[in-house]
Amino acid sequence: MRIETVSTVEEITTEHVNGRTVIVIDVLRASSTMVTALTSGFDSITPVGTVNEAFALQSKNTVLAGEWHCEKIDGFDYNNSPTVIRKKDHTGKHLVLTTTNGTKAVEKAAKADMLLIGCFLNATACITEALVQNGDITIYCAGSRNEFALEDGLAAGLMVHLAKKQAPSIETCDFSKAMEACFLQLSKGLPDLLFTTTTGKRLTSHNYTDDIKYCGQIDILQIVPIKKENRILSKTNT
Ligand SMILES: O=C(O)[C@H](CS(=O)(=O)O)OP(=O)(O)O
Repeated sequence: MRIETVSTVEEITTEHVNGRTVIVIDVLRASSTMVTALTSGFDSITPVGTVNEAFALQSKNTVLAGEWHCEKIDGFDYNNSPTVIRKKDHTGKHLVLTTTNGTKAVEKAAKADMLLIGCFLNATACITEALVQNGDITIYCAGSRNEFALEDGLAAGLMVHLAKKQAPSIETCDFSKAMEACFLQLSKGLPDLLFTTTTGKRLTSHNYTDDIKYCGQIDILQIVPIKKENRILSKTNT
């Protein structure tokens, strides 16, 4: 078993995806929003690449959420905000989500054997589920606007660290080792550290400080979102 960590959407290749378990990480905020949405009663999430695709799926049972460059989209119910979405019980509803980076990352990993969604909030549950598959794992950081995002790398590093504890013989690529070292060095600064990253600063300028604090918490949720055809479901409901 081997873990590869990929730093951005641009870097992912078919070799990283085919025949592997892929964990998509977009800490600020798409993967944190997906994990939280399934904890808040949503039956499923449909990630889509464009606003028009989202509107095409609108119905009385759907809720539309998303952003473009952090801003809520006109006509949508919510921004891509986990702390706002979790204020309400959404039992029986389906979430349609489109975001600047995270939903594109999911799209590019569509051919994975198993595609999971991870972040700090569900780190242990997510890597544990990936290890159960007993095959190679790709930890896929979405990044932000074509660049590596430190918050994604730190969550990847945490998962690498947890994987090594659970499966000491697991091999890792050099970038995985670097991200683990980075996490071990910087983890004491969480969640406040997230305010200093590029995406953290951007979200702060749009007043999403509650989301930043929330997304920097480790293991407060046990849900593991998994992609089945074009929907994302909670692993416990599959
Ligand atoms: O608003 C978000 O949550 C971010 C915006 S940014 O482009 O990373 O600044 O989108 P996401 O797709 O969750 O990374």
